[in-house]
Parts: sequence; structure tokens; C-alpha cells
Amino acid sequence: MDKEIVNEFKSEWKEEDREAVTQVLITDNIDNTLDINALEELNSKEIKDENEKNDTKPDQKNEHCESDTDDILDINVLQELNSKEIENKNPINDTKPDETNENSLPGTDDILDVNALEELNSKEIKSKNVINDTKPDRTNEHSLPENVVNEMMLEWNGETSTDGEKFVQKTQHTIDDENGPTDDHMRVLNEYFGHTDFRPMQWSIISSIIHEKQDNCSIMATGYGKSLCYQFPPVYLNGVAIVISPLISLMQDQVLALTEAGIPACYLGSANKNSAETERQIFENRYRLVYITPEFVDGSGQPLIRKMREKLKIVLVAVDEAHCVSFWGHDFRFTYRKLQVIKEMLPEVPILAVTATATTKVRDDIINSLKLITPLLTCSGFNRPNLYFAVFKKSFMNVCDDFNTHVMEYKDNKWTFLGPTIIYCLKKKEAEDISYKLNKRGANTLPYHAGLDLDLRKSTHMSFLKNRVECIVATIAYGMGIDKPDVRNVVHYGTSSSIEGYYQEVGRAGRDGRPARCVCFYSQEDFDLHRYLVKVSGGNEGKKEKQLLCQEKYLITRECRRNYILRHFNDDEVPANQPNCCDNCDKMIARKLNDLNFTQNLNHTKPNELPKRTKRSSTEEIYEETFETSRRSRFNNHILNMMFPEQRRRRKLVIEVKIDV
Ligand SMILES: Nc1ncnc2c1ncn2[C@@H]1O[C@H](COP(=O)(O)OP(=O)(O)OP(=O)(O)O)[C@@H](O)[C@H]1O
Repeated sequence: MDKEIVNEFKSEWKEEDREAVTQVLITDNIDNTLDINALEELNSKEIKDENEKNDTKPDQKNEHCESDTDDILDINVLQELNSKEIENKNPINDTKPDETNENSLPGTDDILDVNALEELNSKEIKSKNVINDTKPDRTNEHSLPENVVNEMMLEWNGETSTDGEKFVQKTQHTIDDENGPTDDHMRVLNEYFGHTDFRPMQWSIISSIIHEKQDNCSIMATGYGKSLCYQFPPVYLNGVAIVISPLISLMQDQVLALTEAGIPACYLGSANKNSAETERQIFENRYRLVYITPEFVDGSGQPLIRKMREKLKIVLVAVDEAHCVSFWGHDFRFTYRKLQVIKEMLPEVPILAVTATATTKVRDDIINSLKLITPLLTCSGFNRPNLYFAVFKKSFMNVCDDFNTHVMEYKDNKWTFLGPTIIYCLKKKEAEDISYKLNKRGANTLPYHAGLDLDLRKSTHMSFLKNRVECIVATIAYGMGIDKPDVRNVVHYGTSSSIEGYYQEVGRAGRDGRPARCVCFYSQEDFDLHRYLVKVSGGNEGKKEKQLLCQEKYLITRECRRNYILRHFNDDEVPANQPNCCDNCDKMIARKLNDLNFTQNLNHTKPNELPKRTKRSSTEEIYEETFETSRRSRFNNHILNMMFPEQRRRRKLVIEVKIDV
């Protein structure tokens, strides 16, 4: 063929190809990001934010403000500004008066306020034991295979900042017979902790601590079992572990559970009314675990830690909720930043930093800030395969209608949740209102927020743990440390201010490994409120705004929500458009089924024949079985749902039962 003709042919083909590609891209675009306007708006905001980024360098002065801001924003202002009462000061305040002055933080008080709010739920040893007895199904473990994790570890190493690089060792841990737990390890695990096996990451971490005294930075999904990683080494080695924990409630909870399990543990700080006696007992080597707050390390605790080094065998220092170290994390706490003093005081003791939510940037920051030396990096993966994600706009007709349509069932003449449920609201008053309204419709709920009496909060929490109440309507005061294994729904009525915060909150769902739903209802007003609070609270607006934008994008995205979250945490994505993943994947599957149906009808139908009614109804049946309704009737159904929510829910129940079978 003539060369010119070939070239012409080629260029024509290219043109066609380009057109086809453009078509695909446009279609994809429509599929994945239908709310283009909203996204564009977000992007332009992000560009603006990017410009502000330079202003967001962690400088100590700002960090102080930041700490204030965080706490006010997330805990008190959100919940309390609305009810205009800022009186909930914590009676159990771990901050020494001089420390408070030093920081001069309203935020410090706020942190502790939250502590107390949540804390006094503690002392539920029994329920904790029930939880400890729950053995999640190994097949459902929220973990990635070891080789994938190793790959991730290598990837991280590649991604670390220049500062971080010098600390990072390319460590590959595989559990083989030689390095695996011995009978003695298994005996201690079973005898003291009641578990029959280590989860893969747990053993890697524990092994590196007890055999190599290596520093660790571990990111484990919520409910994976971080506590065991720092509780096992001191028990096995008959030494002492110092655990730094952000909340007094968490410390009290763990100390009580450990004591019940026959592992001596204590906590120090102002919450301990008998600290002199406790200190005496510590030096009698009575305790395997000593819990302290970061404020204690920064203040009066240093001489004690030095003395412990001289007199006792300290085998580990664990920094729990280590993301609080990082300015880039969602819960930055200034005193965490000062924990680098530990490496100076105890250079030979391995440090284990653990958290459930940390991006690459945060991980780097943790490693650098705590001065970890060649730490072993481990990550269980952020994916929680048993969680289903869905997002809806608030309808504003009646909050109960939103819940009735999407998260409740009509059973035995009343509305009920499908399993234990936590509903998060932004304001205390809202928590009370919603609880009241739901109860009026026959549901069995209780409110929980910082404004309630401590005893009442404690009894509310106990009622939930014991399944005497099916749903807690709470502010985020009901958060960290809630380890009820069978929470089936975590509902947000009002969005969180960051992906990290949201993922931590939904982490309360499905800790037993069984399916659970994470549903978020949002409105523009939620963002307005968050933005307003960012503004009035000062501090680093750029960072806050960026976190809010990420959350906003999560809510409006048309792509797989699970993948959106995983990408946010630099985790490997999972195949999209799978069932039981998220509402967007369901929609995408439905669309594909519909298209398949249409194409099949075209292929099997002679040109002069109309598609057969029988054929069409059979595919619709499949569609209906899977997605409750056909796309065509979706709109009609929507109207009907609004008018007759009760009937619609009955129908859904039948279909869900069918699918389960
Ligand atoms: N090896 C194991 N085998 C069986 N169950 C385990 C094991 N390790 C931990 N668990 C259980 O997993 C549950 C969660 O553990 P833990 O409270 O340590 O989680 P976590 O990672 O700290 O979660 P979060 O960050 O959400 O608080 C607990 O009920 C615990 O008893």
C-alpha cells in the first residue's frame, strides 16, 4: 500500500480512537462524578487551600492554638456552643494547675472535659469481658495478607519524607515456623488474654519488641487488637510497660479489664486519688502495666520515669492513639508533641506507637516526632470489609422519616433498628431531640452527651452494652474506647469534620467481624457550621478546611466510598462495584445490570420484534431481588416511600431476608 495512504489511514484511525476515548471519558465522568458542579466548586476551594498550605507549617505557637481549636471545634463548640453552656468542666482533670497555665489553653480543659465525659463509663468490667471473649472469625479478619503488608511497608519506605527516611528500615517480617510464637507464648496468650491465636500483625510487632527491642510504628484498623501488642510483652517478659493514653476513661477501662484478667495494672495522674500508694506499689514491682497521660510525662512524671528506669525492668513504652502526635492528624494534641523526651530518658527501651488512622504524612510525623529509631512499620490495612457505607442528604421533613426510610424496620407495630445502633449528632440538644422523637415512634433509645450527669452517662453506656437499649443518640463524646462488638449501625446525622474523624467514629461498628452499616445524613448547613467554627476558633484554618473538603468530597462522590477512604489513607484500593460495599457500588451494579438487560434484549431480538415481556420481567426480577426496585420505577418508589414509608420497609425486609438466604 502507498505510504501516504497508510499514514492517512493511521491518522483517521487515531482520530476515531480519540473520539471513542473521549466518549468513554465523558461516560466515566458522568458515572463517577455526577455532581460535577459540586466537585468543581470543591476543587476550586482546594486550589485556594493549596495556596494557603504554606501558611500551615507547624509552628509551636500555632500548635498551641491548634490544640485549642481542635478541642473546641470537635467537642465543646460543636456540642456546646449551641446550647450556650460551657460549664462542663471535668472534675477528673489530669492536668496539673501549672500545666494548664503553661499552655493557657481553654483546649486543655476541653480535652479533659471530654475525658471525663467519656470516662466515667468505665468500670464495666463485665461487659469488657464479654467483649474480650468474642473471637472474631479469622476469615473475616480485617487484615491484608502478610506479603501485601510487606509490600505496603516497602511502599511506605519509598514514600517517606527525607527526614523520615533515616529512621525507616526496610523490614520484612514473615511468620514462619522458626520465628512464630512458641508454646510458651501461646500459653501466656491463652491464660492471660483468653485468645487462641495471635493476629498476624500482632505477632510481628510483639516478636520485634520481645526479641529485637525494636521501635514500632503500627497502624491497625479499628478493632484489630492494638492493646494486645503492648499488653503481651510485659506479661510475657515479667517486666513493666508504660502506656501513654490520651483519655482517662481508656486508661481506667483497660486497667479494670486487665485486673479482672489477672494482669496487675495501674494508672497515675490526678484521676488516681491514691497516687502515693500506687507509686510505692510500682516500685515493689507489683504492676505489669502503668498507664499515664502525656501531660503526666511532660510534667511531674519525669522523675518517676527516671526512677523506674533505675529500679525496674521497663520492657516497653507504648504511645496509644499516636496520631495525636501529628499536627497533620485530626486530633492533634500539643503535649503529645513533647513525648520525644521519652527516647532521651529511656534510650534502650523500645517504643511502640499505635493508631487506627494515619496518613503517610502523619506516620512520618509520628516517627520523626517520637524519634523512633529504625522502626518496624506495620499496617493491618485500613479496609474493614464488613462495613457497608451509605450517604443520604437530610430530607428536613422529619428526622425520623430519614431513619425510617434508610436505617430502621417496622416490626411488631413499631419502628426499630436492625441491631445495636449509635447515632452521632453535632449538637447536644439535637441528640436529646432525636432520641425523644424516635422513642415517640416506639424505638428504644437514650441520649448521651457531655451535658448529662456522669452517673447517667455511665448507666446509659451500661444499658447499651447490656442490650437493654437498642440505640444511643450521642455527640462525639461517646467515641473512643467503646468496644461493644455487635454494633450493627453507626449513623451520623450531620457530617464529621474530617475523614479521619469519621472513620474513627464508624470504627465502633461491626467489631465482631459481622456485617454492619455506616450511614451518614448530611446537609449544607453542617458544612456551614463546621466552617463557621473553624473561623471563630482561629488556629490553622487551611488544614481544617482541607480536612473538611476531603469529607465533603466523600459525601458527594459517585465512586466507591470504600476506595475513596482507602485512597485517603494511601491504602491499596479494592475492586469496585462489589455487592455489600457501598451505596455507590450498588447503584453502579444496578446500572450495569440494566444496561446488560438492554443489550441482551437487543441481541436476542429480531429487528422487527419488540423485546418480549417475559424476558424483560425475568431480568427485572433479578434486579428487584438484588436492589429492591427497578431503575424505571425508582423515582415512583421514591415518591411512594415518602408517602408510605411503612409499607416500603416491610417490602425491603422480605427482600433482604431473601438475599440473606
Ligand atoms: N488475637 C486475638 N484473638 C481474638 N480476639 C482478639 C485478639 N486480639 C484482640 N482481640 C479482641 O479484639 C477486640 C478489639 O481489641 P482492641 O480493643 O485492642 O482493639 P483496638 O485495635 O484498640 O481498636 P480501637 O482502635 O477501635 O479501639 C477486643 O475485644 C479484643 O479482645
